Amino acid sequence: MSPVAVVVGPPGAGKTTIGRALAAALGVPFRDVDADVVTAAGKPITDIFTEDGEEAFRALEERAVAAGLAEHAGVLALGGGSVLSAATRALLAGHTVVFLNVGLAEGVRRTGLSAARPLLVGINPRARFRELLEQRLPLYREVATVEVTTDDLAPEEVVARVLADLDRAGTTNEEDRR
Ligand SMILES: Nc1ncnc2c1ncn2[C@@H]1O[C@H](COP(=O)(O)OP(=O)(O)O)[C@@H](O)[C@H]1O
Ligand SMILES: O=C(O)C1=C[C@@H](OP(=O)(O)O)[C@@H](O)[C@H](O)C1
Ligand SMILES: [Mg+2]
Repeated sequence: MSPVAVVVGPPGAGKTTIGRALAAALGVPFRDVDADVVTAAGKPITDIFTEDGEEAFRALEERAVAAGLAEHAGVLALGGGSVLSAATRALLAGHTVVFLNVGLAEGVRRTGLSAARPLLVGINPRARFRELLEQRLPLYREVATVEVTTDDLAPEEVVARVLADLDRAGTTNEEDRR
């Protein structure tokens, strides 16, 4: 069993929002690695970062991604930093991976009001977001089979674009949906 589609991209790209809507459109279940990590740790992501550190979070995340890839037959949304793991990137080979992209200004705008992303809480979230994009863009592109830039699109337009691109790539036929 393997996901119909795996969704990657920076924070605020819409992995959770679009992933859930994409799953609904395809009639398959949705699963979010961040939620799996919270369940495994028994506490929110912010508490994992502050009490146990980022390294501990990344270890839980790596395990949750591997489990999701092995067990989940629907749409699987990863956390924004999942692709930092070389082991995870290797596991993604051969999967249908949708890279939802978002630029600096819109990414900061979408994540700005939330304190739920510990990496972006601090004196200069914009500089942090820029660094994060610079470091990760090549990694998202390394694993992606489809890329959609979401800055100027409403969520339903992003879903439509992803579905069209997946159809073009021949990856959402009936057999895959079963
Ligand atoms: N295409 C979009 N247009 C406008 N807002 C969006 C879009 N996609 C997501 N959002 C909003 O941005 C925020 C972050 O979305 P989320 O799905 O949590 O992103 P991610 O899981 O990639 O971090 C949410 O408030 C969501 O409603
Ligand atoms: O970019 C990151 O390193 C992170 C992104 C978050 O997920 P979203 O990308 O869904 O916000 C979450 O996994 C954690 O706060 C770390
Ligand atoms: Mg998310």
